[in-house]
Amino acid sequence: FYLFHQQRNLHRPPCISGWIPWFGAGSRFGKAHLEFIEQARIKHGPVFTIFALGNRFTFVTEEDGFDVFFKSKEINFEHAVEDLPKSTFLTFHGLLYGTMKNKMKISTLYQFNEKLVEGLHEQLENLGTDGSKNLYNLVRHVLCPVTVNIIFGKGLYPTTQEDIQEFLKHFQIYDDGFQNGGQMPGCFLRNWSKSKMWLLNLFEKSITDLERNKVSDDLTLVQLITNTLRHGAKQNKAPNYAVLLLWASLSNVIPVVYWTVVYVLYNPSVYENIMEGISSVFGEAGKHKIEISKNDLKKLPLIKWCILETLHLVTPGVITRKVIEPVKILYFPEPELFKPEHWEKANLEKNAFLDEFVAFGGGKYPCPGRWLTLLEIETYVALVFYKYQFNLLDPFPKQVKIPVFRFFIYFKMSYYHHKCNIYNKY
Ligand code: HEM
Repeated sequence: FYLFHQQRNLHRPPCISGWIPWFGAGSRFGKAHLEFIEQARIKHGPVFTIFALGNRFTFVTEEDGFDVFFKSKEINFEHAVEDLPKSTFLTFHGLLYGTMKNKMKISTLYQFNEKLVEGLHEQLENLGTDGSKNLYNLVRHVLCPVTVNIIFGKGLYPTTQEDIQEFLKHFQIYDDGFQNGGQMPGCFLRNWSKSKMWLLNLFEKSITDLERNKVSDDLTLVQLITNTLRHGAKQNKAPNYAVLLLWASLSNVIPVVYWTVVYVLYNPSVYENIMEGISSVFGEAGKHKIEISKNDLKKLPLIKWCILETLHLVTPGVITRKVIEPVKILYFPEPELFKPEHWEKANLEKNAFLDEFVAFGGGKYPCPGRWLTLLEIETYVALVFYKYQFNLLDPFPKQVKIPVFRFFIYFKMSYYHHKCNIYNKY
């Protein structure tokens, strides 16, 4: 977690700064977040503040009581979001959050299911029947188009190889610089700003096209966002929200799917149990174009446990709150172990997670995409294991064992070269 605050306080934690005013520890922190945080923890203890880019970020790495983090009035989400002008954000956040929550709530997931399974089949077909593939690319090439199509509707994701590469390039740059990009002046991040503009233009054009060709009542999220903002005469902000939504969905889903597949494959007994479940629900091996329903997934709880366990281990997201008054925070038990059985205790039938689980945030504004994303990842895992066998060529990918702030950029660096043989089972 990190909390940020601008006020000075007599009981404040140790503060790491730099000699350049405003910039503070910005450049050292920006170059290697994780190492910097770990060094600071060794030197200053579990709670410390980093002053960077005009803000004071307080890292809380071992304290108890994170419930307070989500529920207390002393901490605020809306004030912590900086990418849009504060007045715009504060005016529209509640409305937009309600729109997204409603569109992706549990009882409406069926509307995504057919497109999801169809899209996954289509993309997996493109992989061919066998070969050596880089696991990260395998996940990315299948899930980018599927996620964009189900969230934004068909027509946005490019279709030619050249355009797809361009989309992926700009998204990668935007994603890599996201944390700094929101805070730093544009001149420090020329490439990042260029890629952000590219994505904004893509959405501007797509919103105009969608307006022109509105054919059904089943509005996509972007159409709903545009409508919500239009009532407040802020239509021009729709592309900005759409780019944030693109980031919120893709930047989390891809690393989580990657790590789920890795954890399962490197735990042979877990993999075997999953495969037994898959054969009992869908039959042996993968030659059919199977349908996957919510009920089928219910019969495969181990897949969901593995996803949630992966999420707790390698959560790529960042939970941001502004501290208004002092608070205490808490931590997950056995945080370093991959133990799907942790989830036996959770009442997942009733859609309740474990109390200590924070990967989707909490309090008033937990992730509105959490149910859709779980459906997507469960379906992906069931389908990919049904269709393919994996023969891993590399040892378990390296991870930094730092129990704080598992920053997503790190994982990308480590798994680019991680290869696996995949071959179709039939
Ligand atoms: C594994 C996948 C995902 C993870 C780990 C994740 C995690 C998170 C977290 C931690 C937050 C912050 C919550 C808080 O501050 O309390 C968040 C917010 C958000 N997420 Fe997700 N998310 C995922 C997938 C998605 C998807 C697929 C979508 C969209 C379809 C989405 C849309 C959003 C949005 C719009 C917000 C901001 C909510 C607000 O305005 O308050 N997320 N997510």
